[in-house]
Amino acid sequence: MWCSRIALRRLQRIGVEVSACSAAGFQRAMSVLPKVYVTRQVPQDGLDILRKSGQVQFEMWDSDDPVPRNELLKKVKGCDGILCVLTEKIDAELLDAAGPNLKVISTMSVGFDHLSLEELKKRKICVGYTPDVLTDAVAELTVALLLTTARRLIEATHEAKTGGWGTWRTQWLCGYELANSTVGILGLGRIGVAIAERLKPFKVKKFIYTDVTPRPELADMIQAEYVSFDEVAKQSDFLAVCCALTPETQAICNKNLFTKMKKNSIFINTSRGGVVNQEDLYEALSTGQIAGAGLDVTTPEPLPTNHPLFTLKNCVILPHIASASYTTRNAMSALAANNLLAGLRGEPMPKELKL
Ligand SMILES: O=C(O)[C@H](O)CO
Repeated sequence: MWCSRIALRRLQRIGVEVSACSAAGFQRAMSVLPKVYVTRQVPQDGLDILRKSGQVQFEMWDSDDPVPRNELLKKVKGCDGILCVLTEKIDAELLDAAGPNLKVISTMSVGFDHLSLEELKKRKICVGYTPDVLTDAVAELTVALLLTTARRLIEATHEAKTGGWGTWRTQWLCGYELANSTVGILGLGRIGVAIAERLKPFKVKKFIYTDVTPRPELADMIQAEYVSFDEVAKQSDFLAVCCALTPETQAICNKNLFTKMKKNSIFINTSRGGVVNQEDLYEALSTGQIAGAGLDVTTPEPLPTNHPLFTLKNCVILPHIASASYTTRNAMSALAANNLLAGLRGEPMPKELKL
């Protein structure tokens, strides 16, 4: 349990009777502060904000590994707020375990597919999330993954290290270049725009995108043309998936998409593994329907090391690290803390998810 003298001063300011010298008084004072459970050891900036606020008493699962579900269900009991990460399923079972005091869920993620939005809405629980602060980091990683996959960098370093590098050869380890290419974006949002902005200097010829409806204000920023789902599949040399995982986008990248894609195309996914049918992707990669895939996200996570996708040279798999820069993770932690505190004060959150 983290307590603080700042909390004490704040209580005294708001008129709660406490004696600064008495431990019992301090304990009594703390017990009137909203109770928060933090489900993971989150980066320092967020913790500092919670501590210095003096606005909450919080307990944290002090580990970089997920809290076991049983422990989580016990710890949330009676909480007013929960600060979680994307590995915690926030569903009816958890909300029931927390009980009627729960007012705020603040997730340290832009993705919200781990939250049962309907349940949260029904119970009038506010939800905070962390868009924008991770856009640069995710876009950078997406570009890195795209180049790594298209120019076969993992295969190349392996060959260099293991004696496969016999001599310079004219066709050996050839890949695909961005110059004069068409880049497709599946689900145009802030991250898709940021990826396109970074790819433009590589002399991409054309950006196209598909979404439920055209998004002209975003598309204008990167001169992207709105096309149908089928056209984005047919025309793209590089297809970057940037949509949120929702019931509508579940497994949307399947046989239907891969069979329409060009044989020399590269598929990149830094959104959520659930948008891809992995059996169909394996089929497309192993039969040469598409040239390669770069995945930062899979189903499940971690992907078991004996998964067939790991056997393919033309599939680059990263362990969900798109937002993993020190700056971004701290910014996400700080925003999650500020969302939580604002929600508990009954004020608009800096980044509230509209339910
Ligand atoms: O949803 C998110 O925030 C990202 O997937 C984390 O990198």
